Amino acid sequence: MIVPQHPLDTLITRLPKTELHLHIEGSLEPEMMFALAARNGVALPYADVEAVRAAYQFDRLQSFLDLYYAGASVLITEQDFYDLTWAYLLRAKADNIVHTEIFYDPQTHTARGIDFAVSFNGIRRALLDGEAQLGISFRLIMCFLRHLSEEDGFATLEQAMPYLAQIDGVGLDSSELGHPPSKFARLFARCAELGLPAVAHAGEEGPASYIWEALDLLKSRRIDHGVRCTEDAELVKRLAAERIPLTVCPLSNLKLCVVNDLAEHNLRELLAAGLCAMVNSDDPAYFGGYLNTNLLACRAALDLSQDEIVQLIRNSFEASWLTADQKAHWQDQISQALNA
Ligand SMILES: Nc1ncnc2[nH]cnc12
Ligand SMILES: [Zn+2]
Repeated sequence: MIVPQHPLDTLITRLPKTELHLHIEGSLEPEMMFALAARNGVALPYADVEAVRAAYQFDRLQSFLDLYYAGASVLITEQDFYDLTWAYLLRAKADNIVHTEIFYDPQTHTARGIDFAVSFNGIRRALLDGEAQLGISFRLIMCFLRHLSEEDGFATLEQAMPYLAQIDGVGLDSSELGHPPSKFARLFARCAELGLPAVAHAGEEGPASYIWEALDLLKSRRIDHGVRCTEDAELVKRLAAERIPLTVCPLSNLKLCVVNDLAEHNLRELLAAGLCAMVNSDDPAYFGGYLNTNLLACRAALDLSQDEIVQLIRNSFEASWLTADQKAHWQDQISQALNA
C-alpha cells in the first residue's frame, strides 16, 4: 500500500474511476486463500500467509500463472466465489471505483469439477449486491484460457449458453507465448454471432503481431495490456486512429518482468502517441496493489502530470462498456471534481 504523498496523489484517490482489466481470481488475497482452504478442507503447500506472499516472486507470466491456478483450487462453493468478489468490491469502493468490468476464467473451475453455474452464480450475485449496496456498476467478461484448445473453448461456450444474457463479453487470457489469437478465430467468430463483444490479452509478453491478430481475427474491441505495440509504428498509428483502448497494468508488468523498472514503463509514451490507454490492476492480490496503488506508483515512477493522470482516468470511462449517457455523466463528474 502506497501512502499518498504528492498533491496529485490526493487527486488520484479522489476522482471517480473505472477498472477494465481485473481477473477476479487474481484478487484472492492470501488471508482469504487460507480461510477458504480451512472452510473447504483443502491442503495448501504453504505454512502461513507470509509464506504465500514470499512465494510471489515471478520471472515471467507462466511462473505467476502456475501459482494463480493453484491458488484458485480453494474456490469450491458458490459462497466462495461470492466472498471473493465481494472482497474485491469493497477494495474497489475504497479506491473510489464506480464501475468495474471484471474477467473470470470458468475453465479454471470446470476443469476441477466445479460446475459452470457455481462460479458464475457466486460472482454475479456479488456483483449485483455491489451495484445495489455500494453503487458500483459492472460488466462481466468470460475469458477463455488460451493454453487450452479451441475445442475446450467451444465446450465452455456451450456450458455458458443458459447464461449468455448475463455475460457481457468474452476475453482471452492465460499463457500468451505460443498461443496466438489465431488459434481461437473460429470460437470468437461464433461468439460474435451470438452477440458477445470480444476483448483479448495481446502484446503483454507476446509480439505486436498478436495485437494485429486480436484486432483482425478476433475483432477485439480492446487490447488487454498491449504494451508491446510500441515495437510496431504502423500498429500504434492504427490503435490511435481507431481509438482502440489498451488496458495497461503497470504493477503487473513490473512483477512479471515485462519491464525491469516502473520508471521504464511506456505508459507515458502510449498517451503521447494519442492512444486510449488507462491503468488497471490485473491480479492485485499477486502484484502488490489495487487500482489506486497502481496509479500512485505510476505517478511517482513516471512523474505523471495532472493532465496525464486525468487523461488516463477519462480514457478508462471512454473505453468502458457503459452507455453513452453514463459515460457523459462520469466525464462531467470528473470535470466537477477538478473544479472543486
Ligand atoms: N496478466 C495476465 N496475463 C494473462 N493471463 C492472465 N490471467 C490472469 N492474469 C493474467
Ligand atoms: Zn490480465
